[in-house]
Amino acid sequence: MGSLASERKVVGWAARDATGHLSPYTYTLRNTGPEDVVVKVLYCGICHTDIHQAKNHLGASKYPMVPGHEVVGEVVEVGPEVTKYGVGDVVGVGVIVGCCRECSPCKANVEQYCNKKIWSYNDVYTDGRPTQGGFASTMVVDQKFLVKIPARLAPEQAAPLLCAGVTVYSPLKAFGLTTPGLRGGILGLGGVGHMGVKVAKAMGHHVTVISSSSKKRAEAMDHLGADAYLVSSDAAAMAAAADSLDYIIDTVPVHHPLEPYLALLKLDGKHVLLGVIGEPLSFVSPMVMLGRKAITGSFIGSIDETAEVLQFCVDKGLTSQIEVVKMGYVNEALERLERNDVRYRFVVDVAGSNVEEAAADAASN
Ligand SMILES: NC(=O)C1=CN([C@@H]2O[C@H](COP(=O)(O)OP(=O)(O)OC[C@H]3O[C@@H](n4cnc5c(N)ncnc54)[C@H](OP(=O)(O)O)[C@@H]3O)[C@@H](O)[C@H]2O)C=CC1
Ligand SMILES: O=C/C=C/c1ccc(O)c(O)c1
Ligand SMILES: [Zn+2]
Ligand SMILES: [Zn+2]
Repeated sequence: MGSLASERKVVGWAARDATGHLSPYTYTLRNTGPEDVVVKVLYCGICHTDIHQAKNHLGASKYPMVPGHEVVGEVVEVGPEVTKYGVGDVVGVGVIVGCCRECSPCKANVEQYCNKKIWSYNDVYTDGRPTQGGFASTMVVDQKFLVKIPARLAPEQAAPLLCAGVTVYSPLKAFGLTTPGLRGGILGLGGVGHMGVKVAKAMGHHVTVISSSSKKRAEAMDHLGADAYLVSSDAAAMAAAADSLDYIIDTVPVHHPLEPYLALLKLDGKHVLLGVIGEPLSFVSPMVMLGRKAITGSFIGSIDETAEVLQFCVDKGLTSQIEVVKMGYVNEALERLERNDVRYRFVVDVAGSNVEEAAADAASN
């Protein structure tokens, strides 16, 4: 255990405005407290939420903003009251880094639903400083919001599990959808969706990918292990699949009609919205009444569920399918993600990108 330096300057890659373009940014980390852990970032996945936030899709973005919430790092220093982690441990940080600890969701260990949760970036910490995410050399995180990365998971492979992985695992558990033999649909085969296929298959489900094109068909069936593949614009195939699914995990990040998908659900089927869409979605009420169908949503997963999904992946031999890139490629990666050109998650090799040097170079040019 060491005493923590009170203030330290670090370099991250920040968006400055709603273009969402990231560039090196030097800032001061928040003061560290007794239960804080200083984490040297190794890898950070790029989630579509990073685009929503960097480009102000929800209208609440604050700049400069260092995105990144699928963070795997190494503990380099711990506060005097840190009991769970030691220097050298490999840990994960996800979407939230604070909560009130007193409300009903906090007491039930589903702190992601705390109304006073603190987001890992684009938020304000208890000391009044902006929170900044994982596209940075270092983060300071309260031990409660860290998870240990199992030794059997490669750190770059683990990164997408901290958001994409737990985001599909949590609703399957919460809505009682873990029974083998269930028939599930994964709508949108991206970062979250591909983990949906893998996790649902590992639970013993029959999995149908529902995609906007046929481009990912061969890979979904041959590599991800999907059992069926539907192209949403193929009216005949969609009609043939009516009333066949127990649930749909909907990961589409843009406005889309719900009715074609509600039609695929069986009696009591559940449509779980995961995509972040800032415009109203609509459907006519008989689409849910005639079949007692439910439209619901889910937000990431708890710290406990994050630890659980990491162990689930170890036990089932699951890995994420990733493309590892350097920080200097991050803007191209964001553009490619937005135009649906990645199979299936970019992960930035932050420690291998010399972000401190890049900032010094940028300053001297
Ligand atoms: N609820 C939560 O807690 C979480 C929510 N999210 C949200 O979930 C959504 C998906 O995230 P993520 O998986 O990272 O995103 P990706 O971009 O990786 O995947 C989205 C998929 O949706 C499909 N799609 C359909 N229309 C479009 C379009 N116009 N542009 C892009 N993709 C389209 C594509 O699949 P196909 O080619 O098969 O059609 C695409 O691969 C985002 O809105 C994100 O913010 C993310 C994590 C947690
Ligand atoms: O990627 C994780 C975050 C998801 C998210 C869900 C809902 C919402 O309003 C957000 O701003 C982000
Ligand atoms: Zn995310
Ligand atoms: Zn709370």
